[in-house]
Amino acid sequence: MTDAKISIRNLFKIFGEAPQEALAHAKAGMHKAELLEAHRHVLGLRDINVDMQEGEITVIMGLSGSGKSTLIRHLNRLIEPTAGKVVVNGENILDYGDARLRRLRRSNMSMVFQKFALLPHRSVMENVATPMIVEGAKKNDYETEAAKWLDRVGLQGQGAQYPHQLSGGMQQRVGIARALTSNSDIMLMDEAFSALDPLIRTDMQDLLLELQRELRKTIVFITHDLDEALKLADHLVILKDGEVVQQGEPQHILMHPGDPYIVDFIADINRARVLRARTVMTKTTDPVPVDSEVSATATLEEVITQGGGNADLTFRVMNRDRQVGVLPMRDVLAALVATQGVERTEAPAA
Ligand SMILES: Nc1ncnc2c1ncn2[C@@H]1O[C@H](COP(=O)(O)OP(=O)(O)OP(=O)(O)O)[C@@H](O)[C@H]1O
Repeated sequence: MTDAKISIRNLFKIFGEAPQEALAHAKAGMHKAELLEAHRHVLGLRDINVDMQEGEITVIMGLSGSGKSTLIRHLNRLIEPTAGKVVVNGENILDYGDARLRRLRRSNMSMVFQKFALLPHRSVMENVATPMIVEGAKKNDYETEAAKWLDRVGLQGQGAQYPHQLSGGMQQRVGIARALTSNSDIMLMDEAFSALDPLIRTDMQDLLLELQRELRKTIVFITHDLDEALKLADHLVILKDGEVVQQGEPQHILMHPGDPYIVDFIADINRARVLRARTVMTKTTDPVPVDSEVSATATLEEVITQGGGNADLTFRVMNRDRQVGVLPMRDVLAALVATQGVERTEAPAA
């Protein structure tokens, strides 16, 4: 057993009339298309093993139908697995009875939904306070707490409004404030920003990262958007047809895609904006002659800008006041071209 906050172990979910029979085929190695074709069962998830660490954002990413919603719904048992375990805080939640499960959903986990799921006839303040109202808190207490979180998500003074009076971005701020009022240490976010306009979406991602620096929640975030995943994830899990194709630190996945599917998936991203100096540098604390210094967290775009177009420079890479590596510009340039390590699914045009 690991000491992860959430551990998913050998999780299978099969939809259909006789899932246990189909399970035997999936365990024997059958994949989604074959299982549907030969046995008329839908493989939702196949042998998922993921550890989600306390205080980190784990992003589950995949295309439509890859199993993201099915996976997140297992974490609070809105869906029962066909086989496997979901361990939260060291306990297998599949062993829970109704009362303990209710407590898990109310106290340990909060959810933020794509469609906000606000109560239309309640004020913004009451919506934010809902988790405390359900617990029987006194008006004074829940209003103080709700006002605190409304301030924190940038909605100070909006408590008396009703949801329909707010823009989509503001409504989702209410959704986040409500999740924070529950004081749960796990937040499940299912495509939480997918319904928002691009600029508002970026603002919400920034807000989430800012809150997270302070609150260190364990966040499980579902998205089908690679840029969003790369921006938010400490740990990135990529699903395809109900299976984990690759998981790890996003920067590592970008540098070492483990599967042709991932190579194709990441082919079009702007590597200069996403890759960071610490990922591409050569680790060393030895003093070496360099031309300039960059921060370990600088993006390659920032490094190139700082170098003013000079391809012969070498940088000292700094974490606070300490040297952690060196970075020659030629390594920066090499990293801008996607890794060739894995065969592509299609041969490039001649
Ligand atoms: N209740 C159900 N009955 C039968 N099949 C289901 C059921 N729920 C999900 N599935 C199937 O399981 C697979 C995974 O679906 P899921 O909704 O988890 O994907 P997703 O990655 O969340 O997709 P989207 O981004 O479109 O929401 C799909 O093939 C879907 O058709």
